[in-house]
Amino acid sequence: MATGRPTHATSPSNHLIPVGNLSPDTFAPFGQVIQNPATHNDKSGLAHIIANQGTATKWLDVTDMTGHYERSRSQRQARVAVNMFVCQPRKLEERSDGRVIFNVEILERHPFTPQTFVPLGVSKSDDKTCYLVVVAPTLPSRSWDDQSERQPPYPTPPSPKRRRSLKELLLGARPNPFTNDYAPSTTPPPVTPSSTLKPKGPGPPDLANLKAFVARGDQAVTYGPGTWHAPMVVLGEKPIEFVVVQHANGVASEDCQEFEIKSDDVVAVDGPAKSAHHKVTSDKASHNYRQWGPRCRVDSKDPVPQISTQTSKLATMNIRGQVEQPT
Ligand SMILES: NC(=O)N[C@@H](O)C(=O)O
Repeated sequence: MATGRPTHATSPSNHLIPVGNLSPDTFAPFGQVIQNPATHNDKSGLAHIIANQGTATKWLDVTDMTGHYERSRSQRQARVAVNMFVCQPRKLEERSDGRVIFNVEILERHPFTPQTFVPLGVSKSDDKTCYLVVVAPTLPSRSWDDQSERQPPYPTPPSPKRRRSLKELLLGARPNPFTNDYAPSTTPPPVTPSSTLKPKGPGPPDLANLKAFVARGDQAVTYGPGTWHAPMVVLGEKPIEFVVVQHANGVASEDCQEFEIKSDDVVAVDGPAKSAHHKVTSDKASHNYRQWGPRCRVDSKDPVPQISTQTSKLATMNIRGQVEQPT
C-alpha cells in the first residue's frame, strides 16, 4: 500500500564497489552477524557460560533485538513477529562482457525494528548455497530532493527518562511473577540495558556507498533498525528457508518502507568476468561459477567481485508498506 507520493533522491554516477565476506566487523555499520564465535575465529568478545548440565556453551546476547516503536508516530504497540521466508535462488544476468550480475531494483528498511534472518539447514561446508546481503548507509534527511514531499514516518527523539519512585524501585525487586521464585536464571541480566543498534536517520539510501556481503549458511544476520537493505538474495541452486524475527505493529508505513530504483537505472551486484575467474579456479569452483561468480567465500586469490552501480537518472523513492493493517 503506497502511503506517500514518490520522493526523489539523487543517484550516484557509475562506480564499482567490492563484495566482501560477511563478518561481524565488516557488517558492524549496518547491524550484526550471528555465528558461533568458537568456529569463526570471532574476536567479538561475546561472553559465554556453560549450561544444560555442562553439555552446552551458551553465548550471551548474540544480537540486539530492541524495538523502537515507542518512538513511532502512531504509538501503536508492536509485537514480536517470527516469520519464515523460503527464498528461491535469484536470477542472475549474464552480461555480454561475461560478468554475472544481480540487479538491485529495490531497497527497504524497517525504521523501528531490527530484523534477523536465520538460515535453516545449510551447513558451513556447503559452498554452493549462500546468500548475499546488500545494504546502504543512510544519507542525511536533507538529501531528499523535494523537501515539500511528505517524508516517511521516522523515530522521534526519546522522551526524557522519568525518575522512578521508591515504590516502583521496590516493586522491581519482587520475585519473578511467573515462577514466584528467586532462583537466578542462567542468563545474567544484560550489562548495558540500552540497545547497541540505534535507529538510522530518516534519509534516503546512499546508493554510492552500497555494500554487499556473501554470507554462508552457518551465519545469521541482523539488519539494524532503519538500515536500508535489499530483499534477501539467495545464490546457488537451492532455496534457503530463513526464520525471520522482528517487531511489527501492523501500521504498514511504520513496519516497512521501500526505495524503488527506476527501471532505467541499473544498480547491480556484479560477479567477476568469466574468463578472469576461470584462470584462477579449480573445476569445483568453476562449477560454482555457473551459479554465482564469487562462490560462497571470497578469498584473496579470487578476482575481486564488484557491485556495479550505474545510474543514469534520479532514483525514485516510493514509501510502500508491506504489512497489512489489522482488520
Ligand atoms: N529482507 C527481506 O528479504 N525482506 C524483508 O525485509 C521484508 O520484511 O519483507
